[in-house]
Amino acid sequence: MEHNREVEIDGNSNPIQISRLALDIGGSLIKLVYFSRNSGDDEDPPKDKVRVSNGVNGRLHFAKFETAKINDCLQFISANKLLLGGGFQHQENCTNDRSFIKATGGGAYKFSELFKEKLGISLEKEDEMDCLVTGANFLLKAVNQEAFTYLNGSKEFVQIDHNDLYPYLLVNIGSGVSMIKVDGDGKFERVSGTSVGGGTFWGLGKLLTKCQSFDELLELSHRGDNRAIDTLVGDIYGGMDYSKIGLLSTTIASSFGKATSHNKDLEDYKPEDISRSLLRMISNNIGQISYLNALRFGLKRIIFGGFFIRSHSYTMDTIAVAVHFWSKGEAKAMFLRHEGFLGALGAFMSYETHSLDDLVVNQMMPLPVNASLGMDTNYDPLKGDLNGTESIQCSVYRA
Ligand SMILES: Nc1ncnc2c1ncn2[C@@H]1O[C@H](COP(=O)(O)OP(=O)(O)OP(=O)(O)O)[C@@H](O)[C@H]1O
Ligand SMILES: CC(C)(CO)[C@@H](O)C(=O)NCCC(=O)O
Repeated sequence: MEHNREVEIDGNSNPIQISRLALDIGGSLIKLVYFSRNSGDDEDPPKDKVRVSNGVNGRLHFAKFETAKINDCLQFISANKLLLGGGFQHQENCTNDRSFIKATGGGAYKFSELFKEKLGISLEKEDEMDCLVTGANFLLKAVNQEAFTYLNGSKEFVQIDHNDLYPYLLVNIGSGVSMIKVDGDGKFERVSGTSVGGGTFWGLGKLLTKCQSFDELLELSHRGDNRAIDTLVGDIYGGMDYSKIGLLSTTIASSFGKATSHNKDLEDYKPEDISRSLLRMISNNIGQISYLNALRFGLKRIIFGGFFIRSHSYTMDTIAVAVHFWSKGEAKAMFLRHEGFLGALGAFMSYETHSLDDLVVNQMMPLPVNASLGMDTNYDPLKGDLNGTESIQCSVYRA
């Protein structure tokens, strides 16, 4: 990691001027969102927007750290001087609120003292569900090419009609899973959840495959074949479909069913097959529970967020297929480019000096920020995989 130096963006030698930092400290990952003013700040506002008052042009940055390595996150904040901004300083009457930062997620409670002790800063806590919904609504309304469907390996961006956004089911797959019926800005109800989520995939996967990182486990799943471990309908029905109840011979009848075999041990299965089977089991299960909840409330749109998805094709495909299969094509699974940052964005939007309406996103601007010291380095702009090393060009206006 690089420390104790000014941050540079875009090949520009001017230091970033940070205004605003917000955190989502989850059970597995800490997500950071911060805004940096463009140096000079003399860019015109987007042509289709009326400048309400003095606007601030800049970029939203994203970064993430493992919660277990919270000290790396603290170091990142202090090395990059992310606490020095304290407001959109060129505006009049702005409050200088350097003494606190907005934070959400369970870690905002758990690590409150640590932030005070190490950075001398208080965490102003924002409700996690509130932040997830605010973040999702912001992305769906303000960011172009944010939501997409994924089926049979093909990604299709969805143009969201702002007047036809609600209601939808937001399914946030973090360590655990929250399912939230969203009816409007700030109007929502957490209708369900499951403890079988991203933490389960990573935890069981680590134990069963001895993988050292989440990405390694995902990578293994690419090469795996779940048929070595799952019992398929055809295994039970002598290679035949059970067409009377709509089950193909290739449908999984029992996840990990073959592992009951008396003459095989863990060592007899390939880690890649285990990973694939586990990923399918968990993604399928979440897809199915999501569909059942959508059915409960007559919701046609299910939007998936959370870092478990990780823009991973096979994960998205499995979830989308599960939703399609169980709803007989009635409900649609949608995914978000900034999937893992909903809570952090929601916390960012909760600063009083600006609201959802005054952050105008000009355009998506994938930018491998050389100062983003998040742990992932495998950002691939072609895949559009957002690892916390990207920023969005935007402007902030006073409401
Ligand atoms: N580099 C990584 N390290 C650990 N887990 C990762 C990583 N990348 C993706 N994941 C997955 O993302 C999940 C965490 O997602 P997310 O950050 O959205 O949730 P969280 O806020 O930590 O959890 P919760 O909301 O339940 O407290 C992990 O459980 C794991 O499945
Ligand atoms: C506890 C939270 C909300 C923490 O983010 C999340 O991990 C979760 O929604 N878990 C699922 C808990 C349940 O509803 O069974």
